[in-house]
Amino acid sequence: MSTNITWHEASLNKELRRKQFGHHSFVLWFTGLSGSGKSTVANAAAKALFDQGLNPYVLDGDNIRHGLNKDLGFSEEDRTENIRRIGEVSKLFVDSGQIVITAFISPFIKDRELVRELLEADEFIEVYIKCPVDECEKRDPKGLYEKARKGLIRDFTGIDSPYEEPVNPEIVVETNKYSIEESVEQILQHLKSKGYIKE
Ligand SMILES: Nc1ncnc2c1ncn2[C@@H]1O[C@H](COP(=O)(O)OS(=O)(=O)O)[C@@H](OP(=O)(O)O)[C@H]1O
Ligand SMILES: Nc1ncnc2c1ncn2[C@@H]1O[C@H](COP(=O)(O)OP(=O)(O)O)[C@@H](O)[C@H]1O
Repeated sequence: MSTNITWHEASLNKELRRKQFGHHSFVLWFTGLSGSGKSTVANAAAKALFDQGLNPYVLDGDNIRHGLNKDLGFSEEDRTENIRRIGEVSKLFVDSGQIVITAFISPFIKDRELVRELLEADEFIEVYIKCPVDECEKRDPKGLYEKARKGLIRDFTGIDSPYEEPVNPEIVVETNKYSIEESVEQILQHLKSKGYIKE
């Protein structure tokens, strides 16, 4: 634990940055099973926002686990620490006036709620990337479900590790019913209806 530390208030704050950039800063927090489409929809949504002149950044579980969080595995404690760190990183992005899209399974309600509490009410947008586990398993883009079924991977979400569905997410994207383009459009419409980005 750090002691003898004092918070230094920045005069160049997020309100000034938001005014200059002309949009709100917030986190689109994607949660869902492996293979549900988090990375696919996150990257497509980021591209759509970029094409409108914005500068969104995607934080993706697989990628972050190559660097910042490479010391973490998939035990409940490690997943909790993974999400706590990403929550803090997301808060820095929001403070810097940016839009961040996170694509982590984030299987536990309490961990996602902890991130929600870190941020202001209008800064955390929970996006449930919803897809039945049997469809995710059919897609199996990385062959991980097959490995989990064979017992080659332990504690795999949806197989032998739990996934707790969001109770009241801001957005539910059903990737087994709608195309990638329709899912992105649904997210953009939500952001516009809230006035977070321009029409
Ligand atoms: N045991 C186990 N369970 C779930 N996922 C596993 C596991 N082992 C490796 N992988 C790969 O790691 C990606 C999930 O990492 P996350 O950081 O998003 O997970 S978590 O939020 O901490 O639960 C996940 O990526 P996605 O498929 O994009 O979700 C997998 O590629
Ligand atoms: N409507 C859809 N939305 C998102 N992904 C879809 C959809 N239909 C099929 N897919 C496919 O499902 C897979 C999802 O993989 P990925 O985006 O890596 O998921 P996750 O990041 O949740 O593990 C990709 O191969 C993608 O092309």
